[in-house]
Amino acid sequence: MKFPCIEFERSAAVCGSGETSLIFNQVTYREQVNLITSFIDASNVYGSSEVDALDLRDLFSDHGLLRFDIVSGNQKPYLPFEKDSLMDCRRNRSIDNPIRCFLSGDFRANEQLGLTAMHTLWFREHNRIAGKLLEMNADWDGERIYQETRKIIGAMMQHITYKHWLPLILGQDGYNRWIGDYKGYDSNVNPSMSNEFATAAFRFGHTLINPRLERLGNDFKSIPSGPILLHEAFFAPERMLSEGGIDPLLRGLFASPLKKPLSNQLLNNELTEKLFHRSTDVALDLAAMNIQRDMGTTSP
Ligand code: HEM
Repeated sequence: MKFPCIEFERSAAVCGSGETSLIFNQVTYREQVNLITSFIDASNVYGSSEVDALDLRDLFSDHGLLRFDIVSGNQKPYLPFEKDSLMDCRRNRSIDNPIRCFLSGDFRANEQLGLTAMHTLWFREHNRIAGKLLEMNADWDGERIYQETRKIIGAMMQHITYKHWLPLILGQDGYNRWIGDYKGYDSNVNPSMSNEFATAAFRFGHTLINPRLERLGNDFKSIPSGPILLHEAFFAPERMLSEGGIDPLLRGLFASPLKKPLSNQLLNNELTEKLFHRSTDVALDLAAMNIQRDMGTTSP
């Protein structure tokens, strides 16, 4: 390649926004579309549209379950495989590596193995709770079990976010000051994400990412295949299937501290030098993308 470049596409504009043409009679600010729901409603498990939700369901058994294709050695299901999406791990598929990406409610589920493990855990939790509800309510049909389970899973995510995660991120004082106690549903609040939040503020998470994922056994010692460097874990569902499933990854996530954001290295080198190197001609740079994305929106 003569002039290698990092792949980057500007976020699509809301139709009619960002127009300077006289046809629209006025200059309008460019706005972007949010492709997923703005609510903490477990859309990462169920999708953000009816079509996606139906595609993820097991509609044959009528037991309110999510569907799967294969199970692990101890009979736990993995997410189903996608068939016709544009996900990046499709580019890694070959005769030597016939494994497709996993399908989940959010198309980023394969982005790195830690995230894939979390998606798998929530999907299994849906099927576990649906099984319990069926045991307790033999007269419920699949639709009722699915909807009730979905409510419970969404509530679990809200509980984790507000009771456990945000107080740690904001500090209890910060939490009390900026969020405070829940006072009931207010339909007048606009729940959509601001550009500032999506393109800058919430990306603070990128500064907390370790350059490698620990993978630990029952004894909390490293498994024989060891930790995996992040750049080997991007869009690599095959490594989850062949190297111990989700358990070692989840133990690694909860037993390892987050990276400390250092002033001389906010994002680790795996993210700035080797991002998605398996699926792009030129490895990406997350720091550069964050800046470019922010500039492409109307953030102040
Ligand atoms: C290894 C872990 C992670 C990787 C590889 C990763 C990678 C990425 C990439 C490639 C993008 C899209 C960049 C763009 O085109 O603008 C992105 C967006 C984003 N990331 Fe991460 N990320 C990771 C973890 C996190 C964490 C832990 C957080 C927050 C706690 C986070 C928050 C965000 C947000 C808010 C966006 C913008 C989403 C949107 O509006 O579409 N990421 N990330």
